[in-house]
Amino acid sequence: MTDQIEMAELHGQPVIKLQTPDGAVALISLFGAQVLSWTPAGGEDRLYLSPKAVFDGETAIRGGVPVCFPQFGELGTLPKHGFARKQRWEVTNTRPGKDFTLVTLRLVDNEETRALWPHAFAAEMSIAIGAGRLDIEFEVENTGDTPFSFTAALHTYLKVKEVEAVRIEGLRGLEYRDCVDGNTPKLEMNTSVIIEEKVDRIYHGMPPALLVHEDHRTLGIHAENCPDVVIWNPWEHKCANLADMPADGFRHMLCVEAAVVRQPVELAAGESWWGRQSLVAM
Ligand SMILES: O=P(O)(O)OC[C@H]1O[C@H](O)[C@H](O)[C@@H](O)[C@@H]1O
Repeated sequence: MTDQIEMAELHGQPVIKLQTPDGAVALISLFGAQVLSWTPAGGEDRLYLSPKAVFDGETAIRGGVPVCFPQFGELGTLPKHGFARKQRWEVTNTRPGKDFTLVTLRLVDNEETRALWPHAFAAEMSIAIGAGRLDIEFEVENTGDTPFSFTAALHTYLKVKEVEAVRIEGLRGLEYRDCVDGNTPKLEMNTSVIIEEKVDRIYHGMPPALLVHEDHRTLGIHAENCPDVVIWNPWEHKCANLADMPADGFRHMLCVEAAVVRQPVELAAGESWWGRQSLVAM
């Protein structure tokens, strides 16, 4: 490990801390290969981590960037959002650069994953920070001799000052499935999407960039190979029913998730797939 990359603990769980020479910092939990915190150089943390998140090495951690794999949500027979967010990943590579710092974590099938999903795979999560950006690349390889398919998401919890003051730009013209309205297909007509009630939508055809505006700052979100984008805020009632969220937590978070959901990824033996989400502080 170096000055830019060190092992640490957060609430008793092992995390890896990345820093860049100009002062950007990220914390990544080995449990779930989950980015828990990302502070661009000279800025504030841009990821929401619930103050009531559970750190017991078994429960999914509420906040940061959980990975949903090999199933998004309840769109299949596996536990919700699959198992990758509840597995311990191994650090396989670290790279400190002049203006970036990178770590790669790896998860391969094991007895527990095979009991749920009978496939041989190797997954890699590469997380890099630069002065004002966070890049997360998720790669999956079929290491077995039969094909499999999966859905996935980088379930990013953005930290916002007040969710009702947020405007999301870039979704206009996209079809979406409205999960709070019986999965009805709809068309986004708004140039700026605002959040003032429970929202759970899967938009299809992720544009090259989304902008999340707040009064005092903007975040750019760029995804590659992730054709869907999920927007989620539980709002007051659902939030009150989430044991690992404070009652007003929904006001300070917004999930914008780079996803591959409508059309599952099909991988033949030996094939691999990757998807990436980049956040750029503006
Ligand atoms: O509570 P979790 O299992 O982490 O899921 C949290 C949320 O994830 C996604 O955004 C889904 O679209 C929501 O329907 C779900 O409630």
